[in-house]
Amino acid sequence: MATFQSLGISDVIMKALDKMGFEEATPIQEQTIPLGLQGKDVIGQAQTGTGKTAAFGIPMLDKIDPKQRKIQGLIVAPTRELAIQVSEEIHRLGKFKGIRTLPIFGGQPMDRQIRGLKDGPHVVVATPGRLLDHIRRKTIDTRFVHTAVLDEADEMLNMGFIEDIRDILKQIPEERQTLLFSATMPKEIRQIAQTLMRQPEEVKVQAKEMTVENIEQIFIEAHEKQKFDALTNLLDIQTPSLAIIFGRTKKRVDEVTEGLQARGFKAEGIHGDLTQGKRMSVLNQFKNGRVEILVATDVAARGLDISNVTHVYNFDIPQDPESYVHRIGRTGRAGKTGVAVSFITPREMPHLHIIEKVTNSKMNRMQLPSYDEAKRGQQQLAVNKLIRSIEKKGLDDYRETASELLDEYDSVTLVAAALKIMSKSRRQTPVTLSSVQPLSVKRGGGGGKGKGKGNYRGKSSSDKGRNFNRNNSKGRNRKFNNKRGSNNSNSSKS
Ligand SMILES: Nc1ncnc2c1ncn2[C@@H]1O[C@H](COP(=O)(O)OP(=O)(O)OP(=O)(O)O)[C@@H](O)[C@H]1O
Ligand SMILES: [Mg+2]
Repeated sequence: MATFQSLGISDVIMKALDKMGFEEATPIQEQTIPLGLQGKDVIGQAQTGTGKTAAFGIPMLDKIDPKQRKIQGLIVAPTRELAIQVSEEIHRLGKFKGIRTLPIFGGQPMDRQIRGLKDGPHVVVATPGRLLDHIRRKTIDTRFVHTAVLDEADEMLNMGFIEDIRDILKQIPEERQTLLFSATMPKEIRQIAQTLMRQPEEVKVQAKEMTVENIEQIFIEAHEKQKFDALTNLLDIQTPSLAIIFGRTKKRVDEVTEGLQARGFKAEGIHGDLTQGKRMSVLNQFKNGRVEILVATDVAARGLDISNVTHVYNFDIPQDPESYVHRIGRTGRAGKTGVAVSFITPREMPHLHIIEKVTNSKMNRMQLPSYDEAKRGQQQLAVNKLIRSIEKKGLDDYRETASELLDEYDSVTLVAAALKIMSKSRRQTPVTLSSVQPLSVKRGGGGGKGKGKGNYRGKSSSDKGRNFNRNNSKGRNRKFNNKRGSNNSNSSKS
């Protein structure tokens, strides 16, 4: 890996990198930052969690003149949460240069945003719908933008967003530099991308697999009706410290969340029917660990960087291989390890093979976890606690009572009782979810590479955040490999 110093990055940004604890550039940073600094258009593809934000952020910040209080950098991202997160990372990177960054997204009062815009930010990080609103109202001035970025570029150029993106880019001076980044970049999207750019340099960080190596990938074959019990059993066995569970629809997310809560898990749901305030508070609670399990639609699939997410569960198999890559990429970030488990019904097994083929990775089969194993898992937790307590010492105050007890009871009975008290015995409260259709595979389809025609996704003009993840009665029509048009009835349109 290269040092940042060797890439020609200016001192003020080096200082920020130092402060952020970035010691060496990741491969995508090493390969794209120099091109970006030369002013070239770049399409950058690299695995999830490998620092693409800084890869486009650094060259953009380098060109910004802090004295000129105009918007000079514009970043477009698919969800509100991602816009906020990217804006924060850009802020950290540009801090010592005095760069002001403003996130702009739907679900926030317009007047507050207009005030923020009047304050003269150098960089705006926006979701497409709200950005267009501001452009139409002339509350955002794009005349001085010299760098435009599409984060999650393949998503932004997908059916639901592409027209908005074209409209946005038309407003930005043609001599701009355009940077497109994502962990996935299907060929036909890449072709569309090129029409929006000037002789782009294409950088694809070569990796054997599209997914990150340090994520252990597992699948469990289960009938629809077995899935929920299997999930809670598995949670008791694996005892993740922070987990994200993906469900296919908003309704599904609500039901799974309620079911988990009924069984005593600290779970909260996130999807587009929630108010912006609720979305933010759920995400913050998850980040600080007060909520241990985040149940989400694909609104949380892309880009979100929450450190220490140890497990990702695909309660429902994702619509296409790309979304699989993004979903499981919420764990195993920045070199950490992670576990990803996908529940697959027998009829959906062909999808598993398509995912494996497109991502060039392999999932290992795990047997359906039983309630007995779950109970053992919980006991093991209690055992670990006990051992930790022995290692920590400080037991002297308890010794006298302990030996009195040992006069009366045998040691096995005593330890068994202690373990029983310490084990969270999970009530198997019955939970029944509404029935759902399995994903269907289009016959003769070619491994997720088919060019999608159908668009179940709708136009993305709404910024109310109500449209994403429509709980869609057309679900059964969505073709797994009809990817380009169909994959994202679940994502945010804000
Ligand atoms: N050179 C570096 N050294 C150490 N940490 C880094 C470096 N670059 C980025 N990071 C950190 O790694 C994490 C992942 O970065 P980032 O969110 O940019 O990944 P990404 O490639 O955009 O992933 P995704 O495809 O999921 O959007 C962040 O917490 C970021 O601060
Ligand atoms: Mg990213």
